[in-house]
Amino acid sequence: MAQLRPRIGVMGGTFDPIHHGHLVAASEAAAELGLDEVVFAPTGQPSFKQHQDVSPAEHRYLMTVIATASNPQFTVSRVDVDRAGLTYTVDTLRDLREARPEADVFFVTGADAIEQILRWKDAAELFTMAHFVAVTRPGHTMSVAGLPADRVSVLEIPALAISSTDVRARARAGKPVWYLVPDGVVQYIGKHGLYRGQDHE
Ligand SMILES: Nc1ncnc2c1ncn2[C@@H]1O[C@H](COP(=O)(O)OP(=O)(O)OP(=O)(O)O)[C@@H](O)[C@H]1O
Ligand SMILES: O=C(O)c1ccc[n+]([C@@H]2O[C@H](COP(=O)([O-])O)[C@@H](O)[C@H]2O)c1
Repeated sequence: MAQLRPRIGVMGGTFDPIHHGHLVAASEAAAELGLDEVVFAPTGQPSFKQHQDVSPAEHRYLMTVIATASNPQFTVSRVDVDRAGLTYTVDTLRDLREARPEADVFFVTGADAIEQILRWKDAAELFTMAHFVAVTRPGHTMSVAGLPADRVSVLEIPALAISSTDVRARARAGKPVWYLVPDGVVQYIGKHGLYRGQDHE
């Protein structure tokens, strides 16, 4: 009997910090597309966020591990954290496909990110490397015009109006971030004093 190819989701993000919007997006993509695993890939130096302060990659990586630890379908990859230089999705996908050549890859991205995808490095090649899953996000209009229809699926997910920007601003202002991010991430932010300083945005 022919062996089915594993279906792997990749959820790339700066995750500064990871929040429940990311986790719901990954969970819905896994359920709707029948994914066997979702690999979270925290960025090293995000190429589109060079103008802003981003927390050290190791903190973002560890918060992602904490947030995903209880879900047996979720894993976290260090490919982008460990690669020198700016993070580009073409490299993320190349590395993950090399590690899992037997898998079909689905890259999960929010409405705001998919809108910019034609400006990403080697954009045309990206669509040959993975199927893209564009998830809805409150405050952002979904537009996949101009993208290859057979390589992009739109997925409506429960609307969580949460952003990392808002979580950082709340933490900086001393407001609670409970229930916006997993409990372990709240504790991690407090333990390491993240987001107490300036956030240049
Ligand atoms: N609430 C959400 N609902 C759906 N998708 C989301 C949500 N938040 C983030 N995403 C998607 O998750 C991916 C990673 O997002 P990212 O780590 O940049 O979080 P963010 O909340 O957008 O951060 P920031 O506010 O710092 O820009 C992107 O594809 C983004 O569109
Ligand atoms: O490859 C690129 O040129 C590129 C440009 C901007 C963003 N991305 C990817 O999009 C994902 C979300 O990025 P961000 O900056 O919104 O956290 C993350 O996996 C990034 O590596 C990729």
